[in-house]
Amino acid sequence: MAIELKMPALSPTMEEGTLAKWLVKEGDEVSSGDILAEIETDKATMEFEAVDEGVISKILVAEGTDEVAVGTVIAELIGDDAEESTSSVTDSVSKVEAQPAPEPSPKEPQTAPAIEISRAEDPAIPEGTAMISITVREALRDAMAEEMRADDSVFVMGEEVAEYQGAYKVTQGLLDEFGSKRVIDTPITEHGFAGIGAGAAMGGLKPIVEFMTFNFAMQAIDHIINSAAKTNYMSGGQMRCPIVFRGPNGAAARVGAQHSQNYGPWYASVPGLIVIAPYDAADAKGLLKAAIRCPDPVVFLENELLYGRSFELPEIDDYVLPIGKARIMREGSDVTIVSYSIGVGLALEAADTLAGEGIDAEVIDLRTLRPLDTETVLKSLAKTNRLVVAEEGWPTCSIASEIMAICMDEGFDDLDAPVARVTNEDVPLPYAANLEKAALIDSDRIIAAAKRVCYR
Ligand SMILES: Cc1ncc(C[n+]2csc(CCOP(=O)(O)OP(=O)(O)O)c2C)c(N)n1
Repeated sequence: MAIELKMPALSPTMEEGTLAKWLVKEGDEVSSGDILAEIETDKATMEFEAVDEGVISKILVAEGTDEVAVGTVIAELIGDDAEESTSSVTDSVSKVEAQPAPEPSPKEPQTAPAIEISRAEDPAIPEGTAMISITVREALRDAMAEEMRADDSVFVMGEEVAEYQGAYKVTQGLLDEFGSKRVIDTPITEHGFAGIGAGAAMGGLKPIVEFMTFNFAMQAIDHIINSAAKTNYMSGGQMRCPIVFRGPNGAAARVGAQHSQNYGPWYASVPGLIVIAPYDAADAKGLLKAAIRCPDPVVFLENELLYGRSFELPEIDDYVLPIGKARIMREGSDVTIVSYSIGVGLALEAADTLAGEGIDAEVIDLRTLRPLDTETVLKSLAKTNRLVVAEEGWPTCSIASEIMAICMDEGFDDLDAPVARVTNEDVPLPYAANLEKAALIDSDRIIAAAKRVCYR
């Protein structure tokens, strides 16, 4: 089986290097530990060692080539089991890697081969494009179906995703169209199927793992944090783990403390993960498609209360959005309200009421929680000089706290008032309806915070 040799990351900050010299040629037999090439970075020249034994079958990047991005396939080695030739798994790996070299994200700490984040703008919507009304549930299903049609290495698994078509009916129609090999009902074993997913992704497939809710993903946390998130880093860019973990997150209605938690801040604190939490149907579709194509693990946080809501979606073939880009939902000049997921609806509601009282609020939907688009937030702060973060989650160590820290660090001179956090109460969510209401954020609290930072 052909083994791809990739440009290694020879230091934590290395993003590209020069392939200075090949010390082997096509046809050479190599053993583990043999020096294959010399790689130069701006800091040093280092030796690139063979990990496997076999015969160098192809040299794909000539010596003397500059600016070879970490992760680029530079040669191929036929291992001991050469007679098996290239398996379909390897084919899928090449498909995944055959993308253009990543633009390193200026926002991510450069501690490993850079996660591929597009800093591109949203796709332009040509004039005259029809808008269709679609629920978030349908948008998510369409995103999966389109990606499954386009790439047969994409498959979905989880509890009740096939026969029952999803506990929240997000996988409707997928079993009929793609069959039981690609739409797989699992037992109630989050640890088991998240592990199978992570392994499949490392082997070149592109699993979508649905958690019935992210509350149950706690059973699978080891595979998400210790396996999926670390693969790219611990292999020095030699292996990736293109998996999507998706499902509802946050409070629903009257489902109690164990089923009502926002894990956004938990996952967003983990290097190696990409964390997306869309609000409307267009973002759900465009970002899920991007997540499925992403070569690194994505935690995709949906919201049960949004599944049935309808939004406008531009009728564009292959609607894919950039990961890592916040969206200005409403322009304003007096105060910025930053939110994500279900909080965006509350922030927009608050902005409408504030407008009636002469306060012009700008509303930003973060969309991606890691990496955070701090640029969009800071630009808005520089314009309004006042900022509120609204988050349906606990206050302690929240995304709101992170945004506050960023505003202090990088936007201090633009602040005319302390940043305000509007979050749930710092308690496990009560079950009683009156207490549940008292513990969750609402637009009234956002309005009060916006007035406070405007000294009104
Ligand atoms: C770790 C975990 N995963 C998923 C769920 C969601 N869940 C609640 S009940 C249920 C089905 C249980 O089926 P079974 O064990 O056959 O018991 P039954 O309700 O049929 O008696 C599922 C998947 C959960 N509560 N906990």
